[in-house]
Amino acid sequence: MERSVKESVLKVENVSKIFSREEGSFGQKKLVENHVIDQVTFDVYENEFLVIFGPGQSGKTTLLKMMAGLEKVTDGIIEFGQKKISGPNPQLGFVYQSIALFPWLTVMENVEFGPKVKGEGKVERREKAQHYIELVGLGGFEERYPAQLSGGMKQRVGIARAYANNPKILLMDEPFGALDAQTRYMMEAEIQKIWQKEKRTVVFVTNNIEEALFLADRIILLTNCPTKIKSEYHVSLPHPRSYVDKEFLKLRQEITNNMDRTL
Ligand SMILES: Nc1ncnc2c1ncn2[C@@H]1O[C@H](COP(=O)(O)OP(=O)(O)OP(=O)(O)O)[C@@H](O)[C@H]1O
Repeated sequence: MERSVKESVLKVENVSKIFSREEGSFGQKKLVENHVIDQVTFDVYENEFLVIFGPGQSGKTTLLKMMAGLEKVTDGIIEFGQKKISGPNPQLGFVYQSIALFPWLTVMENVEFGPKVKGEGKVERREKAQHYIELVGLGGFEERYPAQLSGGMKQRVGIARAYANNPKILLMDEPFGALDAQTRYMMEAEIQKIWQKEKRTVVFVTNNIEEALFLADRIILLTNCPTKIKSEYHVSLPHPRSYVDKEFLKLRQEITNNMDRTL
């Protein structure tokens, strides 16, 4: 039988992060350090749905931002395509919790913004934007403005916009964290469907265990700060998953028991 070898697309090697700031008044200044990430090492594999899960304030966003080149590492190295990440890279698409859509642009214009900046022709970028607008279920809403959309719809536009930039990896920072519970469930199902239809490498940060288990191929569980990797879980439950499936609940319990508590 042929063995499938997983291809690593991004490497995090011995990465640490310390935030430092000066405190005190003139003459009595001292350096205060906050050691957030402590020698974390892992690979991200092509087309996997990797979830980074951990307690609140465990440095998940900081880790994701370093992977996107939006935050500098203090120590260690992050490599993408065998090159050290030293700044933002259009191949690494970042999706924020509060999607910052351009309020003066329509859904279509928001989604085609990236390709337009890259210099793609009008016909080509419109076709591409239309494809992703339909992929996220917003066909018919192309001419709406962000103010005319619900929270869930705005997130869909954000996802379509990230896809339209054609990144190699989508880095999602709690993209559904600001949504109400019902919309959040719907968006979790939706992002899975989108990912099944158009596979991309996704790194998804959450502090919601149900969300992590619903979505992930693999979960990296972080400890409290200074953060290390506590465990790694391969989740092979078939999709679409059920939050009340016996195996789902068993794994949920196992991970919860293994998780550090926050105050
Ligand atoms: N720019 C910054 N300057 C100083 N400290 C920071 C900065 N960004 C984050 N931190 C600190 O790093 C720690 C981890 O924050 P981070 O937002 O990465 O955690 P998180 O796990 O994503 O949190 P949450 O689950 O609550 O969203 C916190 O103590 C935070 O105060």
